[in-house]
Order: sequence, then structure tokens, then C-alpha cells
Amino acid sequence: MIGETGPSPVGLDVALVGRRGSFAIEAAFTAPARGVTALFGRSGSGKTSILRAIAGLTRLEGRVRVAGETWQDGALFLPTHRRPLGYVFQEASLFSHLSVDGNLIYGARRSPGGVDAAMRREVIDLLSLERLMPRAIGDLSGGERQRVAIGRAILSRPRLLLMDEPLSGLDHRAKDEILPFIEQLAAGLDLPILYVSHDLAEIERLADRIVVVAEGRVQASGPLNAALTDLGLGLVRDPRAAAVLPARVTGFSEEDGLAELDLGGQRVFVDGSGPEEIGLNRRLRIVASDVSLARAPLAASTILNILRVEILAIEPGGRADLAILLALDGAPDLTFMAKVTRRSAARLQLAPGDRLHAQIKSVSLATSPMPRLR
Ligand SMILES: Nc1ncnc2c1ncn2[C@@H]1O[C@H](COP(=O)(O)OP(=O)(O)OP(=O)(O)O)[C@@H](O)[C@H]1O
Repeated sequence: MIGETGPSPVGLDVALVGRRGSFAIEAAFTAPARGVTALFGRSGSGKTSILRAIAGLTRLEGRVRVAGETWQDGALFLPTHRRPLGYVFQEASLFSHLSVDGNLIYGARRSPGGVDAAMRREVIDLLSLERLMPRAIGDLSGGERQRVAIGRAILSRPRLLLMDEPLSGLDHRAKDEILPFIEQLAAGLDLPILYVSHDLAEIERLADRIVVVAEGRVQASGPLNAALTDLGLGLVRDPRAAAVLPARVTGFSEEDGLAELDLGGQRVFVDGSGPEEIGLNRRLRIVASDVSLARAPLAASTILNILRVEILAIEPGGRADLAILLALDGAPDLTFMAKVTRRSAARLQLAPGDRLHAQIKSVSLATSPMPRLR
């Protein structure tokens, strides 16, 4: 496990081994009792196979425990209908003969203790489903269908929510519309969410932790930013490689629309949405290729965000590039990367332990405000 700092209650404990045809799977990982754990890997790496085995839809040998309950271990194997889980697929698999309301009622009927009116209202509000209730499934857009599918899954009061590329069938606009709902859900639901995706940008927005899968095996698992900035893991070689860091909004300027955030005791400015964000926690996304390094801060520069950092490590990136792992001064857990040419690194004689100024051309929020729906 990468970058673990302390124990958090385990919500999901998986150790599975077996084959699907000639494809071998060996997956052992844990996920905390709440929040989003992303299962990330290239197409064909085995993510769906692992998810289906956790759901009991296919049988692999080994252990699945959820919230302290054993779903399978040795001879014990609970069938899918006895595993209290919600499963959201790539394509929403709703009942087309029922309305939106009918589909939600179906979900609620699967809930062991039933669903009271308050919970039903909460889910309808959380996913903005009110307007869609009387509609037929065939009259919904792809994004709306997925919102209903998520609502139906949650109303069954699962102990674990499995989401298999729920956005992959949607265009960019629909994705942007639905992502904030999933962000809200993740913050509000008291259960582990296992979210399969091969899209790092989605994961950067949603996940707290990541399990990296390659060729049926777990390559690494741990907190999201520890994996994103793990120079040995290879995610840093992606041209869009970025770090995702927690920050808190401390101010908003009406004059120029910039929000001010506290990042590990240092100030960062980003495009803001309004004073209502003050006090909220936000994820900051820092793309490695947007970061340049200087021995002294530039006095006359258009760059707004300059952070004091220390070099932790230097690794070859591409032929002409180096990947430099940085930690914020005074906050060693807050790590991000800079991609610089070998030539400039040699000119500045960069070495681990150096204290420098990182100039960041563009810092963006990885989370977004809720869309205003008609
Ligand atoms: N029933 C099966 N019989 C034989 N091979 C299988 C079976 N199920 C899955 N596989 C193989 O296992 C591998 C992993 O497939 P899987 O769908 O789990 O990957 P994935 O990471 O979810 O891919 P994608 O992102 O494209 O959905 C693939 O090579 C697939 O062909």
C-alpha cells in the first residue's frame, strides 16, 4: 500500500484469485467504510471481472467482506441476491416498462428494512429526480437514465455501491452534468463506493483512493495523490499527469472573480464561483507540465501562484524530460510534480533536498459547483 498515514475503518476487504477463461486474476485490496475507491486500469486489465466477482455474479476463490460481514470465504459463497449491494452499470439497466417513479419503487422494495419517506425525498433531491418522476425510461437522456439508475441502487440501501464506468456511454456535456451528483453522493453516503474507470480525469475528481489494476493484478493501492505522484508507478508518464490536493476556500474577490484557498498554509488563487464557497473544502488539480521551478521568486511575472517547495526526488520522465517530485514547504504530505527539461535541471543543478519556488501556470479546481438544472 502506498502512502498510508493511519488506520481508517475498513469497509471492503477483498482477496480474490482465479481465472476467466485464460485470463488470470489476483486481486487483494481494502477500501475504507466511506468514500470513493477507484479501480483504475487500461481496457482489458480485469476491472469488470473483479467487480462482478465481488458482486458474486461470477465465482472466484477467496474472500469478500463488507462492513464486517463475510460474503464469501472458503466454502461460504453468498449468491448475488443475498449480497446487499447496489450495482450501476455502463449502460443504465432500468426497467423500460416502468416509469422513473416505478424504477425507484423497485429499488426501495429491495431494501431490507424498507425506505421511509424522508430517505426517498433525500435521494430524489440529491439526484434532482423530481422533474423526471412521471417520465417513461425511453424519454430520458443518457445522463438522466444514469441518475435514475444511481437513485434506484441507493434506495435499496446497499452496504456497498459498485459503479462500473457509469459515465462511459455519455458525451462530455452529460458527463459534466452528472459528475457533481456523484461527488455529492460520495460525500453524503455512509458506505464504500467502488468506482471502475479507465479515465484518470474522472478519478481525479471523484476518488479518495485508487487501486491500480494491470493484467488482472493489483499493482498498487492507497490514497489517490500518493498514487498520482508515485514516480515508480508510471501514472506520472501520462502527458496530463497531475496531482490532486485538498485545499480550503478562504476568500473570494468580487472584483476579479478569483477565489483564495489555503493549501497547506500557503495561498493559492483560482477561478472562483462566488463567496458562497468560502469555508468549503476543494480539490486542487496541479498538472505537472504547468509547473516550473526557480531558485528565487520572479518579481515581474504574470504567474499568480508561486509556492515554496522542497525537491523530494528526481526521476527520468521522457527523453528530454525529468519528473520532479515536490512537497510543499511545511506540509510534506502535500506532494505534486513538475516536468522540466533535463537541460534546465542541469542548469539549475537541481537535487533532492533543494528548497525552491514552484510557479504554477494554471491551478484548477478538480471539483465543480452543482449545475443549475432546468
Ligand atoms: N467469461 C470470460 N471468459 C474468457 N475471458 C474472459 C471472460 N470474462 C472476461 N474475460 C477476459 O478477461 C480480461 C479482462 O476483462 P475485463 O472486462 O474484466 O476488463 P476491464 O478492465 O473491465 O476492461 P474494460 O475497461 O474494457 O471494460 C479480458 O481479456 C477479457 O476478454
